Amino acid sequence: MELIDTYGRRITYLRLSVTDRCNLRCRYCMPAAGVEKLGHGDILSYEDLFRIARAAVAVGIEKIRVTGGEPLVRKGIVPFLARLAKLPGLRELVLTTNGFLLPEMAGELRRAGVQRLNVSLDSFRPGTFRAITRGGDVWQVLAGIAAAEAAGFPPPKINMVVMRGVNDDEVLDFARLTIEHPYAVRFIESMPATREKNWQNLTIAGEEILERIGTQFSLEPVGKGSLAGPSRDFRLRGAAGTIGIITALSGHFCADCNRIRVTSTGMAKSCLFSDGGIDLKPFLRCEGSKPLAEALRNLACAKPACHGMSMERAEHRAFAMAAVGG
Ligand SMILES: Nc1nc2c(ncn2[C@@H]2O[C@H](COP(=O)(O)OP(=O)(O)OP(=O)(O)O)[C@@H](O)[C@H]2O)c(=O)[nH]1
Ligand SMILES: C[S@@+](CC[C@H](N)C(=O)[O-])C[C@H]1O[C@@H](n2cnc3c(N)ncnc32)[C@H](O)[C@@H]1O
Ligand code: SF4
Ligand code: SF4
Repeated sequence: MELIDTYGRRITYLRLSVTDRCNLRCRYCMPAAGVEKLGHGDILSYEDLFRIARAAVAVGIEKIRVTGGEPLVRKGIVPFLARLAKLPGLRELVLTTNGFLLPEMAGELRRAGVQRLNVSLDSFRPGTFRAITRGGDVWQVLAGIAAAEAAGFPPPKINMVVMRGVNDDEVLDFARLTIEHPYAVRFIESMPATREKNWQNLTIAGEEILERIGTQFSLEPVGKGSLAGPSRDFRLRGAAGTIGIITALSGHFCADCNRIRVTSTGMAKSCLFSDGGIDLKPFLRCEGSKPLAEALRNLACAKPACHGMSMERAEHRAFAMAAVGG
């Protein structure tokens, strides 16, 4: 079955957040004190999350990205992923993680059927990494990437949120990494998720990042698959891997948007920046899967054309990145 919205976009991709908790506190994502604790009754059970995934696949979703908070901190995540991996009709099961628990979990994630990992890594410098994540150890993430490769995962996508004056002097080092390693390094425009003062001064437009890399290397555009996310990808000439920019604020990839989101509390969102959404809990209490599938179809069809954010307008709507799952 195909899921086409009112703007003719084919919706194939579900971002499913399984928790809003995290073992890090990245300054661009969460307040220092972490997120407010939700009660156990607020977080959907794995059974309910599975029912949502199954209904989504039944209406046309082909790719599920499990995210969070940090998805690997939720107990029981591996058997849940193994169950998702066996969903008939699902073509891709992938996961976004901060990499912290990969040294111990990479093997079981691979065996569960996760096909690919996106790993967040904002700095190679231990001090800068610690400051951005409020306490994280960069060596643990690097060990996690190595463990993922040893477990047989394809080379990871590496997400770097670029912040002026914080880690932007490492952009060329991250780009250079792709010469030898077949990684897909993606430079992400920092979005105003927390109420950080002067967030505009931190955000660097994707085009500026490309220009900086372009002064040192020649870049060739790389095409992308039908189930791909919003990254615009390039290859440094002769490099093993690729670089990409995710221009969440300055760019306009909304015209090609193929995704919907469901939070760990069961709020379905048609856009990352949607204020509201549909609460799926009442549909989960209905008998049979039809009402749930219908709710997801209606949500996808009513996707907005694009978001109302831009650097120029400097509009600042704080939104809970960790709850929505990025
Ligand atoms: N504005 C916007 N940002 C997005 C969207 N999807 C992902 N992002 C951002 O892109 C960054 C990387 O997200 P990932 O979880 O690695 O997923 P992805 O890049 O969509 O994934 P794939 O292309 O499927 O590998 C995060 O900062 C997300 O918040 C989107 O639909 N809109
Ligand atoms: C919310 S995290 C969840 C998954 C996992 N904990 C991780 O960090 O990869 C998903 C992605 O959103 C990105 N992200 C979070 N807050 C952001 C922000 N304010 N601007 C841009 N990207 C952000 C993270 O860097 C990460 O790549
Ligand atoms: S970006 Fe990921 S690792 Fe960092 S605080 Fe948010 S959820 Fe946690
Ligand atoms: S901002 Fe909204 S419409 Fe645009 S790409 Fe992201 S989720 Fe899709």
